[in-house]
This record gives sequence, structure tokens and C-alpha cells, in this order.
Amino acid sequence: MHLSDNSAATAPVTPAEWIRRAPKAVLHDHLDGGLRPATIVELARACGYAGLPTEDPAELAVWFRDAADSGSLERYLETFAHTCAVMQTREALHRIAAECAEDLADDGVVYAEVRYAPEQHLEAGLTLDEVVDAVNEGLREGERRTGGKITVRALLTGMRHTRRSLEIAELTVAHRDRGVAGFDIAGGEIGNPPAEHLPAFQHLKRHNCHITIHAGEAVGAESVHEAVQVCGAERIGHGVRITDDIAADGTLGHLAAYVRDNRIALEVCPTSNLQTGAAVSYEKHPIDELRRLGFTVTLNTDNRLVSGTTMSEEFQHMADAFGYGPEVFEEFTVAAVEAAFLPLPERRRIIDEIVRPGYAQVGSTPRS
Ligand SMILES: O=c1[nH]cnc2c1ncn2[C@@H]1O[C@H](CO)[C@@H](O)[C@H]1O
Ligand SMILES: [Zn+2]
Repeated sequence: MHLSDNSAATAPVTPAEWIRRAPKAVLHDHLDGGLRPATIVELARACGYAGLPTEDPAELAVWFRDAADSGSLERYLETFAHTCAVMQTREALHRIAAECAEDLADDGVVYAEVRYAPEQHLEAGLTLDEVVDAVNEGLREGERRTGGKITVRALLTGMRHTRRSLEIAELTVAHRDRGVAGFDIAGGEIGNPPAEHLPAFQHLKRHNCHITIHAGEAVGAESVHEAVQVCGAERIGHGVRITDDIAADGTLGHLAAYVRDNRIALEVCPTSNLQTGAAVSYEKHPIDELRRLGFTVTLNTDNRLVSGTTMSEEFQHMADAFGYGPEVFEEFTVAAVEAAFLPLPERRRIIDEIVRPGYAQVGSTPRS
């Protein structure tokens, strides 16, 4: 991985106004990867965290993006030490969750699933339940502040390298129907296969809970296979290395065919992929090939602060790389809401009452 290859990841973009206005849905956005830089600085002062690389919010934003632009998932993940350090109290979690909902809504996001690992927020004595309650209350507050422009659900993440996934699965079951929509596994992929967390997945299945798994980011198709066929993932976080199972002429192997034919949604995060080395450039990102081959593709931020991005910026990068217009973004957005971990009538309502009418308006106004 040459850093010059992914320098596009750090190039500033100004999304077109119609992109900002278009309704968007994000299924893959980490709460602890999307804080406002000014909030981190304030909270660090308040809790006495002295480890920040700078106390200037603008410099801090640049620092995160540059540090994460490393070509390796492991180094990308090191930056989260600074965000998690200031996310240890009920008040901090509440504030960060509320601001997250506000920032997403401000960017035109109408539906979001925001994920985080409760086990990373216990350093100041909170219990797992208290962490989940604080985040849920913050998300509800954020939804209210936007006047109901956005619906947000939480996904609880178990970390691949720790041994708490069964507890987090139990927590997911306990908080389902109260703001928690599903379960995820994240963290360093190499050497930490998802099947090591089988008891967690079995618990979730026993209780009919939704599962998504980060896979096919740093490890190839075998990781996607294990996530789907052994662990029962309904969606795949990233999943871009499913291309290992697709021949140059577009012929699909059995795994790729299974993922496509069962409409297992890929939560694709282009800028993050450039930073971690999972893709070499926007223009060469496999999202376009996957879309053309009929995969269920959704477009996501992964980490707005750490990857220095927003949904509008991801849309703009894809528009620049592949010439996508509103029709394709409507397709991505509908695909995302269809794959949401929401009851079907709610998904239909968001698509019929918000997404379709929103794109009808985008299409009828001049694009600039
Ligand atoms: O793209 C990713 N791949 C794998 N793990 C990730 C990614 N982005 C964030 N996290 C991890 O998920 C934790 C909970 O939100 C974060 O603390 C980070 O360690
Ligand atoms: Zn992620």
C-alpha cells in the first residue's frame, strides 16, 4: 500500500447542494468514530484526559484523518483510543449521541443505524446497561432536536479481540425494542475470525435478533463466508473483498453468488477502505462492479471524524468517480432502508413517505 495511492481520501470535497438535500440512509456509522472535534476537546478538558495530540478542534480533525490514512486497519483503529477516552460518563455519551443524530440529520440523513462497543465505555464505572441507556436517551434527544427529521437506531458491537461478545449479545437482546436494533462484530480482522464468537451468534439467533458483521475488509472472501454461513450475518460490514470470489470476466463463485442472490446487503464505506488499504482509489473501488453485478450495495461513512467524511461527501466521491446521478443514490438509499433492522412497515413508510418523494423533488429541480 503506497500512501500516495490513497491521498484522494484526504482531498477536501464540497458536495453539490442537491446531494446534501437528497434523503440518505446510513447503516454503518460508528458512534465513537464520528464525534465533533470541538466536543472531544471540551470533554477531554472536563474529564482530565491529557492524551489528545492537539487541543485545537480544526487541527484535531486533520490529525484524525491523517493518522487514520495509514494503509492498515490496525493503525486506523489506534485512533479510537482518543475518542473512547472521552466517552466514559453518562453525560458524555448522551451528548455525543444527541450530536450524532443532529449532525447526520443536518447532512440529509433520514435513517441511521449507529454502532458502538459498550465494553469500551466502562472505565469510569458505568455498567453495560447504563452505557446503552445513556446512548439511547441521547439518540432520542437528538431526534427530538431535529424535529423528527431523522430516525436513529443503535447497533451494539462486540470487539473481535476481547471475549465479551456473549455478554454484548445478551445486552442486545435485553435492549431490543428499546432503541437497539441489532448486533455487530468489529475490530482487527486478521487473526480474529468471527466464528470465535459463535456462542454470541447462537444467543442472538435463539432470540431472533439481527446480526451484521465486519468482514472482507482486511481479510478476504473466507472471512465473508464465515460471517454469513457460520455466524448468520444478514448484512456485511464492508464486504468488498467478496471480489476475491469473482473472476475477472464477472463470473461469480458460489459464495459471491450466495451473497448476491440472497440480497445480503454490503455496507460499503469507500473513504474508510482507501485509508485502511481495502481499496486503492475511488475510481478503482469495487462498489461499481458489485452494483453492476446485482449485489445489494449500500453506501456508508464508517467513521465521519476518523475518515474525515460525511454521507454527502461519500455520495460526491461516487458521483465524481462513476458519474452517478440521483437515480443511483435513490437506489442505494432504498437498498439501505430495505436492509435496515427495522420492522417492515417502518421501512416501507420511510421509503414511500420520505425517500421516494425526496428524490422526486431532487429530480425536478436543477442540479448544481
Ligand atoms: O472499519 C472498521 N473495521 C473494524 N473495526 C472498526 C471499523 N471502524 C471502527 N471499528 C471499531 O469499532 C469499534 C466500535 O465502534 C471502534 O472503537 C473501532 O475499534
Ligand atoms: Zn466499521
